[in-house]
Amino acid sequence: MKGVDHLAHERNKTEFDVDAMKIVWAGSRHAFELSDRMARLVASDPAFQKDGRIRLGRKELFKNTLRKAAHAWKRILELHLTEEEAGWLRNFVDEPSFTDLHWGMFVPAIKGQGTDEQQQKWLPLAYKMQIIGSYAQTELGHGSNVQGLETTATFDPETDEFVIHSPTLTSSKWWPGGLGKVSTHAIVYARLITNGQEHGVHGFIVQLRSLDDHMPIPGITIGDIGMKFGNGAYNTMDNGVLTFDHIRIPRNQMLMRVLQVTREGKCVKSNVPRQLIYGTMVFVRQTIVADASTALARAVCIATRYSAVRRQFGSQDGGMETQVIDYKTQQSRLFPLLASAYAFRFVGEWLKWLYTDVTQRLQANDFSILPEAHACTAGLKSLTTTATADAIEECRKLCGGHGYLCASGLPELFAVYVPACTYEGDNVVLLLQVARFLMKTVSQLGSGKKPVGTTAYLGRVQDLLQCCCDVQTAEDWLKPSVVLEAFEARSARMCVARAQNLSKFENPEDGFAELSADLVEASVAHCQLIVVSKFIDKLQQDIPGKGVNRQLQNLCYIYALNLLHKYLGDFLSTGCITPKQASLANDQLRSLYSQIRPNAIALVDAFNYTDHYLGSVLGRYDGNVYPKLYEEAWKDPLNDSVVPDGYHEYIHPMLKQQLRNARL
Ligand SMILES: CCCCCCCC/C=C\CCCC(=O)SCCNC(=O)CCNC(=O)[C@H](O)C(C)(C)COP(=O)(O)OP(=O)(O)OC[C@H]1O[C@@H](n2cnc3c(N)ncnc32)[C@H](O)[C@@H]1OP(=O)(O)O
Ligand SMILES: Cc1cc2nc3c(=O)[nH]c(=O)nc-3n(C[C@H](O)[C@H](O)[C@H](O)COP(=O)(O)OP(=O)(O)OC[C@H]3O[C@@H](n4cnc5c(N)ncnc54)[C@H](O)[C@@H]3O)c2cc1C
Repeated sequence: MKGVDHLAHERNKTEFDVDAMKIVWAGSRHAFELSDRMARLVASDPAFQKDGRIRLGRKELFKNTLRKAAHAWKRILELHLTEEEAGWLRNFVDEPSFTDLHWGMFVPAIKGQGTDEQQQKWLPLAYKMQIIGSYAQTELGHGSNVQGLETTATFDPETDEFVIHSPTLTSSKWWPGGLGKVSTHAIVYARLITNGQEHGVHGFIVQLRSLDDHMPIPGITIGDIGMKFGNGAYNTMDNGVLTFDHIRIPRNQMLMRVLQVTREGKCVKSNVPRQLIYGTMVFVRQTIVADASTALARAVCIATRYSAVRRQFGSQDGGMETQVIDYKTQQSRLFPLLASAYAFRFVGEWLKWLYTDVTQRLQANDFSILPEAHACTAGLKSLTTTATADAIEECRKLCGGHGYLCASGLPELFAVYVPACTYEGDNVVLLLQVARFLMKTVSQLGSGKKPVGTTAYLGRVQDLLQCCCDVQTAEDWLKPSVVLEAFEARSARMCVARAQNLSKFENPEDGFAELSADLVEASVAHCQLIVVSKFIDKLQQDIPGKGVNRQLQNLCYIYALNLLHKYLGDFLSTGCITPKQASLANDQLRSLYSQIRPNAIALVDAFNYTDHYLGSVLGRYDGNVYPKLYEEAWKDPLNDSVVPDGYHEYIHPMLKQQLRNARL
């Protein structure tokens, strides 16, 4: 039975159609209905409950994750769920596990880098989970520098096999998820050596454990790398260590879409570019951008609902105190995060479209768009994960002291989320890749090569270097063309300035290293422009539902104008806008916060998160925070007994000692 809705007065203020917004957030009616059904399925199944997870020791925690993964698989089979439904179900189970790497990286690596025969052999086994795979690229000594990996795969023409070997301690595979205790197979990245010659790093399918008794294959040493940051959190995952002592695999277990090794050990290049070996990373980076909006929306939902429940100060004549969400400082910290959640949602949607487009072009042997796809996935992965990790911490602070309690859900969300800034490419390393792409684009402008896609604006660089923002009133900041031009001009001017500085160096690589911190700033400006422009594109679509477009417009301008405020130094120093125009942007921002305020609760309701998925007493849908927080405290194991364990050993003697001393 539903109880009292403590947030009903907030919901009554809503000025738009929340159900229509739910569909916009989900991406389509189909996606909404499917995700809603899967969320409810998981929430109503006691086997998926999450209470007390953070209090479990590592072994219990891990076993519990195995149990949930097995139960999820059982339900997927029983209910004949499609691949899409199964993906949603796993998502709502909300616990990192080996299945993420199996479905998220092992399967895509075979699909992207395997030949047709390899796909025919390995994919059915993987789809039926008759084998469980992981993605073993990173080593103890090298992660970012993939070309620096040390594991070797030496072709033996006598037996038609590769010999996989870990020649040094630093060549031990280190970090791969699912590897430590579960995976039976892995895509292992190793330096290919044939006829005494090196041919760079390639992927190999290697069996790690027996399919009968799960023991490691002789010559393989394998285990978990140990506890990670936070309670619960990413400790449900068995990130692993793995070494090979001359392990032999058949030749046809090298993923050969990019390069084939013949029976004689000859290397034959296909027409596919070498960078496709990195293709799985491009795929996963794209999914990480979509996941960023999900995690950010979760934190924002908790902080927004709680900010409407929480009251401090301001009561007059014994009346109600002020809801903390009504403080302008709270709004200026919270609403840009709400806007970012929507912004990242839409840029994630666009990136998915771009990825699908690239995949189709690659199949038709059109590789022209690969550099753009790499730059966009790398840059947006970096931008959105950094912003989301920072935002979760900000949401914790927005919830005051109670945000620090595990019952708020925020500490675990933070701990589970922050590694996204590192895995799938360290965020700074990825921005440096974007910078290379931008500098290359700028350097080619002189030769008449017209930039396309997200760098098309650089083709108008002369205009952008001269343009003057024509904002005269705060309302002028609500014109898409004005906002877009300000962001384009800032990014173009930063890119050109960096390119000019680079040209002063005799050796471009020395210049790149010396100026790398400045270059990263240009990459951030470029990526922020992409997010702003994709949000503006979204507004041009025909979006049904009363008041929905209006709310999205407000969020879009909050996202853009808050960035303008935060990075004012860039905008002013590149001369895109004047201090007076910046001040008008700030006036507009305050006005937008006031317009969002009555809709804030409905805008987070539109995420359609169940209380199970949110896992937060502060973010409960009904806003019934205090009784539930009080109830939750008593569940702590310390409260199992009134007098704690250890009292007789440590507290009692101390008290007696003090009593004796006092008497002396
Ligand atoms: C639906 C399910 C979802 C599941 C999600 C599961 C999530 C589970 C959670 C965690 C999993 C985490 C898994 C991992 O972390 S796996 C390991 C990831 N590792 C990395 O990301 C390493 C980062 N390093 C690199 O990517 C590269 O080494 C590098 C930084 C790009 C440098 O490489 P290299 O030295 O070879 O390259 P250059 O700089 O010399 O560049 C050469 C040219 O190649 C282009 N390039 C580089 N990368 C790519 C790419 N990915 N795609 C296309 N092109 C690429 C580069 O731009 C250069 O081009 P140019 O034209 O300038 O020559
Ligand atoms: C939770 C988690 C799960 C993971 N799962 C997997 C997995 O399933 N499979 C897998 O193969 N790997 C996995 N990894 C490994 C992950 O991909 C790497 O840790 C990541 O790519 C970063 O590489 P690194 O650890 O070598 O960092 P480093 O490169 O050593 O970074 C250390 C510091 O050096 C800086 N730095 C490095 N190079 C440069 C440069 N050229 N210029 C400027 N600064 C630089 C970085 O910015 C960073 O500040 C996982 C990691 C984590 C944390």
